Amino acid sequence: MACALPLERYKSSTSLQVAPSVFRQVRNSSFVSWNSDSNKKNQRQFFVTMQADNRVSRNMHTSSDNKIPHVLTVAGSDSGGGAGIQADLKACAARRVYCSTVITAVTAQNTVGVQGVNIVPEDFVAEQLRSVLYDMHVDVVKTGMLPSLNIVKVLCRSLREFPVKALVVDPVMVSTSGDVLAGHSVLAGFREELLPMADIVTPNIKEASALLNNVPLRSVSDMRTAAKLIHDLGPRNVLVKGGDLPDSLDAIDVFFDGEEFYELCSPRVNTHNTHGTGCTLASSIAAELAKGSSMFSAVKLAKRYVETALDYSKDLFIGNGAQGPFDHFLALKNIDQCCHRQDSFNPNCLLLYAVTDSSMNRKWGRSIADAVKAAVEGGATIVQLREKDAETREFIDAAKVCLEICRSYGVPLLINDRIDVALACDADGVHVGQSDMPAHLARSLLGPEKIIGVSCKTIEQAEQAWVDGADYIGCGGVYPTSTKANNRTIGLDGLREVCQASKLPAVAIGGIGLSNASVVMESVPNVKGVAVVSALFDRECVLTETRNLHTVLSEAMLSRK
Ligand SMILES: Cc1ncc(COP(=O)(O)OP(=O)(O)O)c(N)n1
Ligand SMILES: Cc1nc(C(=O)O)sc1CCOP(=O)(O)O
Ligand SMILES: [Mg+2]
Repeated sequence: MACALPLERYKSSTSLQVAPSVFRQVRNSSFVSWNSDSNKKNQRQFFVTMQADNRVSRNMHTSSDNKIPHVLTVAGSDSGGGAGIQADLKACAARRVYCSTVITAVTAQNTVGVQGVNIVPEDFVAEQLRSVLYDMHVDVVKTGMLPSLNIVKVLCRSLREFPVKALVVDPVMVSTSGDVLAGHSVLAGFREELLPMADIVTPNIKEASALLNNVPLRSVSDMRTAAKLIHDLGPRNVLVKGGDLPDSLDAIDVFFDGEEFYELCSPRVNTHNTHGTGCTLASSIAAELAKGSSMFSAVKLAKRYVETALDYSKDLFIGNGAQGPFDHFLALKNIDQCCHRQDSFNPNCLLLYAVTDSSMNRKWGRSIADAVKAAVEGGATIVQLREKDAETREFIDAAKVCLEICRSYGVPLLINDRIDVALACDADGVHVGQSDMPAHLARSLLGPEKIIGVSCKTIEQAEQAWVDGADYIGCGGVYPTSTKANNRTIGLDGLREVCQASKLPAVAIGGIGLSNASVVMESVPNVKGVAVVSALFDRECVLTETRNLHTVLSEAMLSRK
């Protein structure tokens, strides 16, 4: 007897009512009998009995209350992680759908080529299919490497038994490195059984040619003819991918839905990191279909995603072979900088917090970058770009330059107010006030690693900043200031009150400069530093002013110890 329900599901779900003893017994003997076809009837019988006796039904925990879009990929494993199952999992995660996996072959593979292939016995492919399809609600099945005719047949049988919303067939035959992944014997299975069930098939030039008895494909016109001929084999839609077409500046794919041809044209990305492109495209199409897109929209969205990932990853260097993998999550490229940046926020960097001001820079005829460079050279330990009247594009460009300067000094750079600008230039974080974007939203947009500061004048605001996931608070105005209009002054007493209650480190702000910085540091023992605008930037020499203030603050810190 067999049961596809894991014990954890029993434990966590109130809707499943199988007694633990029954369950354990079932689990212990499960899967053993699944390999043989003669036992299949018994399993089905058991499953039905279990439903009747225990009110466990497949639908109860699948279609109605499980709305998470789900793609099942039936493909081979790539040890190099660039293609196959690994690419499918990453693509689905990046496109935000759940992905289960049935592995048809295990390949020893890297960026140089395929060193070995171990085909999973078809019975065990069947068993994996059953395990997933019995238990889970799968929206879309996507196929990749199907290395034997029998595996194709096993898959088609399962798909007849468990119909899904859509079937995406990537007719993988040859790897990017030119190694054969599925022999000619599977072609008959594709033509006769799998393609007639497919909602879309996505061959590249070589695969399209193989499906059509090696007819040569040399032009977009040939691709259209091929798309039509493959469509005649039964799939509802065909996407012939023209990436390998010689002598073409653009990458042109031909989509045929049985009535109309569409040429999907995009600039060719100049990159060697293309390993896994086909698997990723097919999985992304499957993901979009699972989310409810129409076929043509799914293809266009998937293509755009792959192009973006290829473009983003063109400078990645993974492996020594000719075809490298790419980054599905668009997150690896700046990994060096991320690693060099301190992993978590270090409150000591609040000591001399330099906050820029566009009108002061204009008055003194300096660029933002010149102002920032002088401040970090003079000893600023953190910088905030507070460019209230900058145009967005100008702000992003300036922020990128400042970021390079700050990174070369190991100083974090934050952006005032503008979460979009911080995201666009990959700044180290943001500073937001009480009428800016709430810190919890900024946190969800920026992720766990970025620094978030919040302006607070009261104990309640400081508590909320902590709840919202901020890293520090800016507390003021300590003294009257003409830099920020209508700013309420809370004085040293207000600063002390908020800082003492705050669970987050605090920096003091408002009217602070050389003459009063040490008083602030001495009067409020747990303040971490001072944030300063005019005392640095409304002066002739930013470098000198910053140096002098740094000396005063360092001495104040020494006298604390
Ligand atoms: C360190 C630091 N503290 C407070 C502020 C003020 O932020 P906010 O209240 O949002 O006012 P604006 O600076 O946006 O005018 C700050 N910028 N930095
Ligand atoms: C930007 C800002 N925020 C304040 C607050 O109280 O939250 S005071 C302030 C202006 C600080 O400029 P200066 O150093 O020139 O006084
Ligand atoms: Mg603000």
